[in-house]
Amino acid sequence: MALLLEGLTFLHEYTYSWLHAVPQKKDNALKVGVLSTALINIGGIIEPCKTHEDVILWGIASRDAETASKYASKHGFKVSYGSYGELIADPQIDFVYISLPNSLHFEWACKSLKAGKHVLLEKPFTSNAKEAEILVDLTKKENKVLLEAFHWQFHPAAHRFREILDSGKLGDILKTDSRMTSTPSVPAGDIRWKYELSGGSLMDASYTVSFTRFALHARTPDAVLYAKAHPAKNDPRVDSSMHATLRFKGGGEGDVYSTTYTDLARPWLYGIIPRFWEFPSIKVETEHAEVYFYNAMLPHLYHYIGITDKKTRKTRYEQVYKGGLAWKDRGETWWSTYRYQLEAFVDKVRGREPVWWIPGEDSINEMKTIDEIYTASGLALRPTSTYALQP
Ligand SMILES: NC(=O)C1=CN([C@@H]2O[C@H](COP(=O)(O)OP(=O)(O)OC[C@H]3O[C@@H](n4cnc5c(N)ncnc54)[C@H](OP(=O)(O)O)[C@@H]3O)[C@@H](O)[C@H]2O)C=CC1
Ligand SMILES: O=C1OC[C@@H](O)[C@H](O)[C@H]1O
Repeated sequence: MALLLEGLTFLHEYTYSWLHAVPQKKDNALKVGVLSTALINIGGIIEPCKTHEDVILWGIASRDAETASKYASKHGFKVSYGSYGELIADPQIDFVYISLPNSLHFEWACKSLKAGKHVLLEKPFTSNAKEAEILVDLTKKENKVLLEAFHWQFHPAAHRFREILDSGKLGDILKTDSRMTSTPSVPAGDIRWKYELSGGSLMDASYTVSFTRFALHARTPDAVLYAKAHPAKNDPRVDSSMHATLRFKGGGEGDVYSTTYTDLARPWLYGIIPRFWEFPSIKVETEHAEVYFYNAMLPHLYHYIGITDKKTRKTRYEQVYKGGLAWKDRGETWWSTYRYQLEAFVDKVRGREPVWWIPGEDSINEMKTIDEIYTASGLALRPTSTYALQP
């Protein structure tokens, strides 16, 4: 499902950036360099840049010079590089977008920061919490901007979802349940199936942990009560799926029980029907209502927030594509989560207060939660980069 959603996002963004491309960029627009020719680049950075007057697609780096050069011509980058090191050494580049496999996030974020670049880093932040802590420390030392690209949190629908929960009108939160599954399954050979690249369903669909922690304003769970990994066929260290139950401190007196389910190869219904309707979502049960945020991951394509009164069983629906508490009159209904994210990132780099932000401490807590689930499931943590162990 998630792959299909990504495809639709490319189409959505392509159409809207064609309609709304900025013909004239600012004179001193920020120059972005992209590390890798990953699939996510088009939706995650290339299209959003086209409609931002303060960002220029500058450099693309690949492990292979010819791949980089062809990619540059196809997508409109000014310069291409045959290695990631050459790109971060380019003094013209202001910030880098890192879309490398998870295991390389830490190393290349560190190197980029040390080279004086701001960093927009794909999720999950790092391979584990140890790397996350070192990276956040380094960011402070280098006095640069670093953001984990949890784009969904920048969309006005996410802000409205939390506003509804925070209003107090629905009572305390009792339970949450979030899921993200791939159906059809992630193809064999994909980076997500490889332990040495810090793959696994929980790492890839870490949105489930992010949705939960966001809804609860939570740092880390008090306990992981249950975690069951289904091992991948080709490597038992990789979780093809993961079910977990976490206990968090609630806003009121009681505890909140949260379940998460991630799956890279969700079995088809009756073995014949892919579960296309299973968009990454979160359900929250409060004292008086059930709140369902459907397609919390890519709400720009389609989403709803359903609020069902527990007594009457009546449901009202909300959809928000623009504005809201945080963005107010900024943004456009057609902006994707990635476009909202870029707006906030550029604000931060320019020294303006972004309307929404994910602080480094939050990314550390996200990784701590992931580590705790892996540990409870009996699987090893994703491997720490040898770069972290260097003096
Ligand atoms: N925010 C979002 O919505 C999404 C985020 N992501 C995240 O983005 C990252 C990239 O995912 P995705 O786009 O699927 O990645 P891809 O598999 O499409 O691309 C990864 C790129 O990394 C480079 N690379 C460097 N070393 C390796 C290696 N050992 N094996 C494979 N590739 C390598 C390659 O680029 P080259 O050959 O040019 O050097 C490759 O194209 C992940 O961290 C993922 O979690 C992914 C999808 C959506
Ligand atoms: O972050 C992501 O979002 C979209 C999915 O297709 C993908 O598996 C995941 O990496």
